[in-house]
Amino acid sequence: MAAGGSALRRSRELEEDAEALFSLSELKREEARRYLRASASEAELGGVLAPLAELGWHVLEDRQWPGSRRANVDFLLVGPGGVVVLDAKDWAELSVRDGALHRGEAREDEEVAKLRALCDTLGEHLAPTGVTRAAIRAAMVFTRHAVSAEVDGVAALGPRDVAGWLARLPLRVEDSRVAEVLAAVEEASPPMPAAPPASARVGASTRRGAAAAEVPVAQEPLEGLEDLTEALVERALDGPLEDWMTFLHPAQNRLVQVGWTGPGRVRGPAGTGKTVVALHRAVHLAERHDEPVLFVSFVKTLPQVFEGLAERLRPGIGEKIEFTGVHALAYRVLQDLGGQPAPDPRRAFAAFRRAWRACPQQEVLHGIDPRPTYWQEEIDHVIKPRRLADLDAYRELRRHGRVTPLRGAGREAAWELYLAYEAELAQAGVQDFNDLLLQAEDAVERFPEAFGYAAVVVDEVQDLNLAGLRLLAALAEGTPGSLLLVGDGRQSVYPGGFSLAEAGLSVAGRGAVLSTNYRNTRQVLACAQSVLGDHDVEDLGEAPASHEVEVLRTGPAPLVVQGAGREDVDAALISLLRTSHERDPRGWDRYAVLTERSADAERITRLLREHDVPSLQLTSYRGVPSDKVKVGTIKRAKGLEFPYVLLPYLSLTPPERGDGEPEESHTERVDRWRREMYVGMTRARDGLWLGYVEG
Ligand SMILES: Nc1ncnc2c1ncn2[C@@H]1O[C@H](COP(=O)(O)OP(=O)(O)OP(=O)(O)O)[C@@H](O)[C@H]1O
Repeated sequence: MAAGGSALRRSRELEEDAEALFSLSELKREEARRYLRASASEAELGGVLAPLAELGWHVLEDRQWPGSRRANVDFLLVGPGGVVVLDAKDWAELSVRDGALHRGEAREDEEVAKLRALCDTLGEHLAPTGVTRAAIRAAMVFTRHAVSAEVDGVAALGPRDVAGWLARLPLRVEDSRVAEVLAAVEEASPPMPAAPPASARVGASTRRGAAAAEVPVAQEPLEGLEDLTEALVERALDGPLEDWMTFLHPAQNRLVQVGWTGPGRVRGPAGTGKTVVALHRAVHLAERHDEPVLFVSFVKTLPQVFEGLAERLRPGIGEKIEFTGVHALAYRVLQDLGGQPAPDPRRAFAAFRRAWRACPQQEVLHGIDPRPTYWQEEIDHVIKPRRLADLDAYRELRRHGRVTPLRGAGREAAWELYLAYEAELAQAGVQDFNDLLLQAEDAVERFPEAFGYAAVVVDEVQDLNLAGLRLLAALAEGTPGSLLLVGDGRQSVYPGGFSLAEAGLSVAGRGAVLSTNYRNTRQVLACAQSVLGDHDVEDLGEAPASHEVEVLRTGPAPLVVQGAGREDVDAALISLLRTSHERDPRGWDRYAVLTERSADAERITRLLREHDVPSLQLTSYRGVPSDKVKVGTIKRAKGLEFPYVLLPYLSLTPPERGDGEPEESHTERVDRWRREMYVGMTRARDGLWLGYVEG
């Protein structure tokens, strides 16, 4: 090879190196420019944020990403709307299309996910202090754009929109607790090591961290806040702030974000915040998944009440959570697949009566328990929901929750009755509620792809029967960790029971028991517990959870009246309502009158009408405040609570043993009665009135 050729080659190599170096330095310079632009935009944003002190916000600038020393968070804000993570973005191009952020043609989903992950990490760090994930919000602020949108739970804002957005956030932290939250945030996310700490309550009297550099207080009025008054008025109309929306017990908070790989279970006595955990978790999951979350309870009217609460917890989330009762869900599942379900409990009951009358072995059953209702319960709660294949399967069955022993001939007779009932139903072309649940489960198993739920949260699980739980388990199948069961065996008020294993479920290692009662006063709870006694009940096949609770509140002792007849109790009830209302006219809606039987609830409604006391049936109650006394059965009041509960027409002793009723059936019935009383009494937050009828 010639020497000239090698020099030329060398010169080209040098030229290439120089070019490479040049482009490298250009890249470096561009990076530096970008960095400068970004920090300039952060500084600008800092200027925009500074006057927020007037709205009660504290601004922490340039903080460490919790748990990391290198990654930073541009701004953390703590104020009436909770904790807010702000990320400044200096993008030249920006558009919001198809529910996603775009920078030019590129979707920037990852940027959104990163910010949400940051909120999750912050949430985990704050969990032990009690601050809930729902109280943490995130926004990207695009310093070069005017935008106001929400993308996957993250706000996309222009600098001028920030203050209005913050002012519109629902109230999450009372003034008196802001300092506590701020301290927790400061600890979870300290200042970046290189930058001087810039933490302070801006321009406020209670300054924190005297040594910290403060974001300068701008004196000019807030820009872009023409609608601020409107925003503040909107917030004032939001309804009162409730503690549980922002602060949870660490034991509750852990459960909101916990990453279980299979079905999980939350238990605990009345008033320990189980539903609150279920709601927080449903909201948390709904924000993270495209598919909806299913929130199911047994009592028909609860879904609307819970939907209202979830909306208050996270405005707009109702669209992503389907709140429903289990039967309404089954109905919808079948309808979605073109079915025309038509369960008819009245005609199903008539079918049972025909089967009972014609049952050749009625005498055997009569000898065990003469009440037809006992045998109808056996079919509805024990036999039918289990899809037992034949008599042999029934013979081998452990009848959870049933105390009266049922041996060979008894089982045979009950099975015959069941077959006769099914034949009567078929002949009359009638379906009962179990048919509805069983058919819905079949439908979900045949067409699982038609029902994509991110998670299934079940409240008051102890009241479902096996068919109901199996349907819900089928809907959650295929998404590990998506089924959450919430309930309390001591509040089960329906006959029969089942074990989780029968539904093919195991919650081993994925359970929690809550033990702080936030609802009742010590006096109310003591009264409720005295009725329950040390009676214990197997809880979905598991040993009962501990009764031990810490009670936070105290109040007056329950008021007890005793009348010779119902009229006396009526008179005392009206007198109490009238005098209490005159003394404290805060509103009729503080009172609920709960009865064991619906006929008694009707009697109370008539009584209140006669005495001009406004009332509302619990069957129509949707959680919307109205100045009326609520009236309904204890079963209808499950899951609800009221400041003052009146329980009229109580008997001084438990229900008596019926004619021919075996002792075991009686025990089972009395235990159920005790649990129902416990449920009724524990609906009272502050006060309880008990109206006994002698004899
Ligand atoms: N961390 C909390 N801080 C303050 N209040 C709370 C908290 N958790 C729950 N509460 C309040 O306690 C009451 C009971 O909560 P919740 O209804 O969730 O209990 P529960 O265990 O589901 O009750 P039950 O089983 O009796 O229906 C509610 O008023 C709720 O707002």
